Amino acid sequence: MSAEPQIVNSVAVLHTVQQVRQWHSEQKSQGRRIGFVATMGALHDGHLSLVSAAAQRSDSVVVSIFVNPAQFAPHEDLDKYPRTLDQDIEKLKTTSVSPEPLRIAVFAPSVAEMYPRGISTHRDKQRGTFVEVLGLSEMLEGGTRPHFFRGVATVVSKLFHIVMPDITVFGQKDVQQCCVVRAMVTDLHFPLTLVVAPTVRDKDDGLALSSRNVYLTSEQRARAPAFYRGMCYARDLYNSGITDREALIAAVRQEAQKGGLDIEYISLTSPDDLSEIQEVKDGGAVLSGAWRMGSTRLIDNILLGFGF
Ligand SMILES: Nc1ncnc2c1ncn2[C@@H]1O[C@H](COP(=O)(O)OP(=O)(O)OP(=O)(O)O)[C@@H](O)[C@H]1O
Ligand SMILES: CC(C)(CO)[C@@H](O)C(=O)[O-]
Ligand code: BAL
Repeated sequence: MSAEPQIVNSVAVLHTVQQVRQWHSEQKSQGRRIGFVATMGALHDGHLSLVSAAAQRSDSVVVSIFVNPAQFAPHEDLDKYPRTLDQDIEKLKTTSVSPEPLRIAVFAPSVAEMYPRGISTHRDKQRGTFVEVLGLSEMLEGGTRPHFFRGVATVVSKLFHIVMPDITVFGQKDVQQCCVVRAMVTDLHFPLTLVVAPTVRDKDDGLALSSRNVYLTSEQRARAPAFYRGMCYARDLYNSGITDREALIAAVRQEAQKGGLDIEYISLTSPDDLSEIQEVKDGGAVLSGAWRMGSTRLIDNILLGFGF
């Protein structure tokens, strides 16, 4: 018989903006620094690594769990996106993410709490205040998901206003999202430090952990790591002195095709403005891509010659 998991962290579960404000002033009255991790739930070890990175830099950590309608198009998976709040809370209570037990507040608001005037996934029906980061949102992920970064920037700016963190941690797995949020923090003068944490991967085959991996059949799951394998070959080429776009992208494409992946894009971009580049120069590059497996769409990236 297996033992009950031990409670290691104290977790407060908050649902309203008012409750977060109250919690925030209690933490601040104790002189505590607040860390923040934004998620859509269905927590996995990638999310927990962000909580751990936040814990290293703060005294109390807010984890938001909110499946944000504004970043989904009407044809996307808003309705079927995994929602596992009870298990997520349990995971946060029982997983040791820092040397000391951690003080965590889960912020799990309703859609009405976050969007008091309502929110439609149809852009022409949307009313109210939205945030757009022009110049970084239209390409790559934004090419396929034109609504996406407007939805992300809008909800993340709401969350920053509500949580008022000192530091926040985002995952490199969503690298364009990191660039968009970084620009928004600068442009809107959010008084916080943004940290980008590395991608956590399956320890056996390197597939990036992602909440959407649960959609994969076992046959798809077995083929999915081919994209990362291709990126590792590209990294080997880069480390041996090859900096040419075509060669690096071809390495990824070849391996991904061997795995039978339906590639949507493979891209080599400048880390500064995400513009496509022909060669990796001193500033380094982001090698990224997206592929489909049935109705599931996955993304991944590696950094060449630079770090966040
Ligand atoms: N494997 C991972 N390693 C590190 N951070 C991750 C990983 N997966 C997601 N994150 C980060 O966790 C935060 C919340 O992401 P989200 O809840 O969308 O999870 P996800 O697994 O990326 O889900 P999805 O399948 O919807 O893309 C983001 O900052 C994201 O970059
Ligand atoms: C940052 C985020 C939680 C905003 O909804 C989402 O885009 C995600 O999970 O990466
Ligand atoms: N991690 C990105 C969230 C999304 O695809 O909606």
